[in-house]
Amino acid sequence: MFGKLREKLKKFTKQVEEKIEEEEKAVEAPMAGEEIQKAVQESTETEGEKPGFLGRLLQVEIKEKDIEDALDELEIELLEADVALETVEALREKIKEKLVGRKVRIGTNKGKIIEEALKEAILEILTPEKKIDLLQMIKSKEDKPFVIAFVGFNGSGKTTTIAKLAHWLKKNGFSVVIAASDTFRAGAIEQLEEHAKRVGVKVIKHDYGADPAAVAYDAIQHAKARGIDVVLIDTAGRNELNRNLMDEMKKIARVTKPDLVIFVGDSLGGNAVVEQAKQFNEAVRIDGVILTKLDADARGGAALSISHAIGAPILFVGVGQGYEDLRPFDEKWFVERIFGED
Ligand SMILES: Nc1nc2c(ncn2[C@@H]2O[C@H](COP(=O)(O)OP(=O)(O)OP(=O)(O)O)[C@@H](O)[C@H]2O)c(=O)[nH]1
Repeated sequence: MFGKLREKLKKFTKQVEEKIEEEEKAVEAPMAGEEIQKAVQESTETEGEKPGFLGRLLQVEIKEKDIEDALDELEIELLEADVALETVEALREKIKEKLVGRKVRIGTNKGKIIEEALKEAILEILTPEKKIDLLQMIKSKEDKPFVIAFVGFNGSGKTTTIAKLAHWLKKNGFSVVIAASDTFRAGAIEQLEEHAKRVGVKVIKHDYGADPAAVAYDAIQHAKARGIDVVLIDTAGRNELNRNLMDEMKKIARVTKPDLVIFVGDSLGGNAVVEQAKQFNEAVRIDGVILTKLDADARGGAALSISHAIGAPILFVGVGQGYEDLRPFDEKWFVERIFGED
C-alpha cells in the first residue's frame, strides 16, 4: 500500500536532512565533533531541560531556503502521484508552517523531526471538518429505516461495497435491505442479488428500465412494514457523468430523502475520482466517501485528496475482495500505512 507515496516522502526527508546538515557544518566549523557533543551536554546539564547557552549556539534554525527546492520537487511528485492540486498546495503550506523556523539541536535525529512534521501535515489534511459515527447515527434515528444512497461510477466496486457494508451492519446488530435501483446496466440486478444472497440480505427489485426512485421507495416501504433498520440503495453508475444520471440521482434523493449519500470511488482512479466526487457533490450533496481497492493502491493520491477536496469524510476503505475487507477509515491508521512498511 502506498509504496510510491512513501518513496517520495522519504526522498523529501533526506533532501531536507542534507540541507540542515549543511547548516550544521557552518556552525560546527570552528569546533571538533566530540567537543561539540560534550559542550552541548554540559551546557544542558547545567541549565536543566532546555538547551543551555552553548546548546543554543549549537542549534540551527530551519530556513525556508532549506526546504524550498525539496518542496518544489515533492509538489511535482505528488501531482504525478495523482494528488489533487489544491491538496498538494495545502500540504505544502502545512509542511512549511511546521518546519520553517524550527530549531534543531546539533546531533539530534533530523529525519525523525522532518517525518513527524510530514505526518502531522498529512493528518491535518485527512482530518475532515465533520466526522460521522455511522453506528451511532443509525441507532439514534427515531423513525426507522435509516436510508443510505450510494453513488459512483461503473466499475468503482459499488456493488461489492454495498454487500460488504450490509455484512458489517449485520455484524453490528442491524437488519438491512438493499434496493436494486441500478435498473440501467444489464446484469446489475443479478450481480447485486448474488452478493446479497451471500451476505444474507434481501433485495427489493423491479425490472430493468424501471424508475430507480420507485424501487428505492418500495424498499423503504418494505423496511417500514417489517421494522428493518437500514436501507441501502444501489444506484446506477455511468462511464461518464451526464445529465440523465444526475437527474436520476436528484430524483432518488428527492423521493427517498436519504440520511446519508455515500460516494463510492476506486482509489486507483486517482485524481479523476476526486473530480467525479466533486461533480456528484454539486448535484447531490455527498456526506461521506468509501474508497475501494486501497489494498492495490501504490500512489494514495485519491485517498489523500478526496476529503480535503469535497469536505466530506472517508467513512470506510475497501482493502480486498472479501466481504470482511471493509475497514472503518482512521486517519492515523492511514498515516501509519504511508510511513510504515507494507
Ligand atoms: N482488491 C480489491 N478489489 C475490490 C475491492 N472492492 C471491489 N473490488 C473488486 O472490483 C471489481 C468490481 O467490483 P464490483 O462491485 O463488481 O463493481 P462493479 O459492479 O464493476 O461496479 P459498480 O457498477 O460500481 O457496481 C470486483 O472484482 C471486486 O471484487 C477492494 O476493496 N479491493
